[in-house]
Amino acid sequence: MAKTNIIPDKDALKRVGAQVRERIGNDPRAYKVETDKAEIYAFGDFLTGAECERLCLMIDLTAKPSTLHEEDYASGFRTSYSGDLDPYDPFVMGISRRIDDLLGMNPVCGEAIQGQRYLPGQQFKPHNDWFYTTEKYWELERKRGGQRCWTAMAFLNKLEEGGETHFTEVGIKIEPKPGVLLVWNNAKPDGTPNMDTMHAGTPVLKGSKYVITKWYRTRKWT
Ligand SMILES: O=C(O)CCC(=O)C(=O)O
Ligand SMILES: [Fe+2]
Repeated sequence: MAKTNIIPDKDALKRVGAQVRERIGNDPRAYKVETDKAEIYAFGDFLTGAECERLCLMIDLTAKPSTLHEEDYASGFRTSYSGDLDPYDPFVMGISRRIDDLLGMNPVCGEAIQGQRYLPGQQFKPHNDWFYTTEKYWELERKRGGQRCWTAMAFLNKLEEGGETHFTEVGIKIEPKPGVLLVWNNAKPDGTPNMDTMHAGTPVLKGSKYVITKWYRTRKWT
């Protein structure tokens, strides 16, 4: 019997991809990045200046050296400071719900919002947000909601130089502008992982960079 290549959560990724695409596609506030390699959208003024400031303060209180499944902080792969914002804080809950609503995502699939701060020289090297299902950590993540489908990330401040979000395969660098929310589908319309969503937080050269990220799973996140 022929061995088929099984992509975990493929059907769910396809379904959620279509669902969110339809919702955002009908949203006049969405700006679609012009490329046929990946589905990337930007929403200007998603957060107010006051909300951005408040989130930056919260990040300063929670951020610790960032960790990754595959690499530790010392590897230099992700040198920012980061931390989950309190998911029961009413202000954070409100922001979280607004992102769910914008995407039309089931709130139970959303991970806790993560805050992140980069100081000069800090960066997040090119990576994909979805999980490599051949890695050991997948055993755990598979049971914690499965594969990541959409990512939502908001810029919270203006920095003097550097710190763009660089989609290396698409060939676009997005300059941080406070209040802008970036949204992208980590999968292709057929539900397979989209390698072309590879992205980096380029090194901050001057100033500091604050962002929040919310990753969505295909199933209930636990
Ligand atoms: O800071 C950035 O521009 C990218 C952040 C990122 O890739 C992530 O949070 O997954
Ligand atoms: Fe990322």
